[in-house]
Amino acid sequence: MTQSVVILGGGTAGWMTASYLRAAFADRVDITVVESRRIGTIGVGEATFSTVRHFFDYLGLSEADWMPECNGTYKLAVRLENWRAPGTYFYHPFERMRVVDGVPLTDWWQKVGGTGSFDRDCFLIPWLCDAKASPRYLDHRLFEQDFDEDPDRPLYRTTLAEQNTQFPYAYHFDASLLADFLCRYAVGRGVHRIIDDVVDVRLDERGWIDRLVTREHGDLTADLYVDCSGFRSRLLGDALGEPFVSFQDSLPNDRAVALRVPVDTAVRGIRPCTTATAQDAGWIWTIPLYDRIGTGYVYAADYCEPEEAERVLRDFVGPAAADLEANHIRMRIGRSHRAWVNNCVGIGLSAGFVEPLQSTGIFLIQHAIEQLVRYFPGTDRDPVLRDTYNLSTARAIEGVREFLILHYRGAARADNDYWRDAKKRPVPEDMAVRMEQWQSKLPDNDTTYPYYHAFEPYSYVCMALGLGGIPLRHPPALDLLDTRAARAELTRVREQARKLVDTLPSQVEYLSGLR
Ligand SMILES: Cc1cc2nc3c(=O)[nH]c(=O)nc-3n(C[C@H](O)[C@H](O)[C@H](O)COP(=O)(O)OP(=O)(O)OC[C@H]3O[C@@H](n4cnc5c(N)ncnc54)[C@H](O)[C@@H]3O)c2cc1C
Ligand SMILES: N[C@H](Cc1c[nH]c2cc(Cl)ccc12)C(=O)O
Repeated sequence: MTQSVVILGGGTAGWMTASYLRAAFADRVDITVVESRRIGTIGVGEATFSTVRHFFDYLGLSEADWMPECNGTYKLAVRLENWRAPGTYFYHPFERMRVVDGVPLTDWWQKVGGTGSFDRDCFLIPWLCDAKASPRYLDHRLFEQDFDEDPDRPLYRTTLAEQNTQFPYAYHFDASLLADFLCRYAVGRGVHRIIDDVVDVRLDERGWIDRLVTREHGDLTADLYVDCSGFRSRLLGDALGEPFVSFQDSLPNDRAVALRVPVDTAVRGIRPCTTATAQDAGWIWTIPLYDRIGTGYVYAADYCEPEEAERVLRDFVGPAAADLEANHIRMRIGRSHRAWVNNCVGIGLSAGFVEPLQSTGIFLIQHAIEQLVRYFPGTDRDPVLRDTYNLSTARAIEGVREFLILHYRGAARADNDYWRDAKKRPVPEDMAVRMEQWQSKLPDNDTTYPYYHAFEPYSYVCMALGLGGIPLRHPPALDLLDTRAARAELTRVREQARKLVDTLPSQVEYLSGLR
């Protein structure tokens, strides 16, 4: 059996991998993390999926264990501003679609209309986000949801594949603080930590990694090497030469500039969502942490220079940006042809990355780690385990890629070359077929990317209705069906939402009580 693992990299990917493998295999696998003091981590990556709960539960960590130490806040949705037109916004919530007489409520909404805001008419979470409400009451009860089982039940050692209900929130956290927290968790459970630079990688005659040469700690050998070295891809891409499949043709945003903005939470409040505000050459993220805002402009270098991007971001933030140091980032958009080659598995930025719209980076890390445990190599190095791992992880990022392409192809904005060009970029052949299908009926299980990539049809429906750039018709069947039950459900949503807004505490009030 594989008895030893060396992980190169101490960023989010490295310490998520180390802590999860330790929780999975205990001391039956020896784990070492080697990380450079000289090479920094990417320093961003602060919003997640709701399913990250599976990760924390697997480690036996409750919110109270890690949120206060990582500046954590709740994320109920992504709020997309100015994608349809300046001054407009809509939400992509962690909330499954209600179904009436076998038809999703959003399809009914297309037929019977509503107030004009599909998200507030069909979902509860947009109301909570607008009100900056907490998803929990002060006695810690979760707000009422039509769950088919107790939403707060511990998930124990379940995985993404076992997501039965749609938990209504995810998290925002300080990426550096989380990596530090997980480092303490892992080292405290026997993971070895070496602070040093890997200065060379030696391969054997088969082209497998024989050892990592460090500057001050000699050579490191293991049965399996996990490359968490970030965009450098020091092992998988650099040493093993695995080809990189670029997504640049369909996702042109390849730069970012970020600021960490201190805020007075008591004055500003904490909107429980990530905001993505469309700009002339990309979009700006706003991630509200407990005592600061994480914000950054994700843009395409072909349409905007770094200096202009920084100016736009500073203007967007306002006077609070004065004297703050900007972090300029080059992003490598795409994926390694294979994430697992010989005795090396890439996880995190080293294996692939799509721009951070919809916060998919940490989900892809979590998925990769779960699959690594599922397909962990034995001494016989069965290539089927490796090949199945590679197929699953490639499909996950390809599905995320499609979902992100939809944001640009589907945005009604066409007020400059960047947004007009976005409509002309190539899309995967199967996706073109699906986009045609969506015009006749909103996305459903039969017309969305068919392999696991975390996003469900309701996410695609929110984009199709919210972005405004795809011509949409309701299916003719709805002209023949009785609409009364659907109209009653639309009224019920609004009544429930108003009651929640009136009774839930603010997120600031609830989180302050946890400290
Ligand atoms: C602008 C931007 C915004 C993002 N926003 C989000 C978000 O909101 N949500 C989300 O889920 N994801 C987001 N991501 C992705 C997220 O940041 C990454 O998935 C996550 O931080 C993982 O990074 P990493 O650990 O792979 O790499 P890094 O953080 O870059 O860590 C690399 C590590 O490798 C070490 N290293 C490298 N080379 C060597 C060497 N030779 N010797 C020793 N050590 C070495 C470094 O010291 C470092 O510890 C974002 C990414 C970007 C670029
Ligand atoms: N697996 C889903 C993915 C998902 C569902 N709704 C959203 C909303 C946002 Cl902002 C990101 C991801 C998802 C989950 O995590 O629940």
